[in-house]
Amino acid sequence: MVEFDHAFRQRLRELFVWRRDVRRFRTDPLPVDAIDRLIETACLSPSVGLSQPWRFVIADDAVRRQAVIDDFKSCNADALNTYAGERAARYATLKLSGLEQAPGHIAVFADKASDIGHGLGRATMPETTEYSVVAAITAMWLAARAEGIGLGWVSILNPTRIHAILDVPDTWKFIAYLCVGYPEAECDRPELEQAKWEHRRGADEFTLRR
Ligand SMILES: Cc1cc2c(cc1C)N(C[C@H](O)[C@H](O)[C@H](O)COP(=O)(O)O)c1[nH]c(=O)[nH]c(=O)c1N2
Repeated sequence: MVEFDHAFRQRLRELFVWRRDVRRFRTDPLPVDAIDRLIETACLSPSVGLSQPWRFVIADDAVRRQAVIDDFKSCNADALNTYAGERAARYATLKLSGLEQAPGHIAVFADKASDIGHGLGRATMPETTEYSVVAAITAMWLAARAEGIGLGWVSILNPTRIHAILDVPDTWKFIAYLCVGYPEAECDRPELEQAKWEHRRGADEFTLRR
């Protein structure tokens, strides 16, 4: 039986504490096999009915990447317009993607039409397909950090546009666009906390007992 000792659990806890959403990347390339390795680890994640609905699109093409960057700029400008006053001023200072610097771009989709898993667990809750994909992204996030690689989730994008830019099947639902690369710096606090946008709250705020 595989056992994990106290020292391992402490290190694992540190991995959780030091995992960050990274927006500031160094531009030096990742090892050639890094992205494949992260995807391989992500595929060990739990999924409803063992459906493995995650679909990864490694975006290397410069034209497609630029189109994603342009979409981000447009969506981010729209997002800024939804705020007013001091909140808008603060939003304008935030760096909310590392798309232009990150050496790796991975779009992640959920295949809503796949037969894998034979529908188990999805009948009453079809959204468990998307939940499974998010579980895989979380695993990838932690696995990346364990090898010193940063990952940044970008959702300030138009899913329909991303679909067209990457030319993927209609049955795939866009879940996430991930920037991957070496972070400029490490930190144990979220960047949005450092920027005074929001602060991390403790578990007691989110836990009910019945
Ligand atoms: C579903 C989803 C979507 C997004 C994010 C996360 C998740 C889970 N996050 C990252 C988010 O801001 C970050 O996780 C929190 O601020 C907490 O920081 P740490 O991840 O702990 O560093 C994020 N960050 C960002 O700069 N631009 C974005 O578009 C998004 N979108």
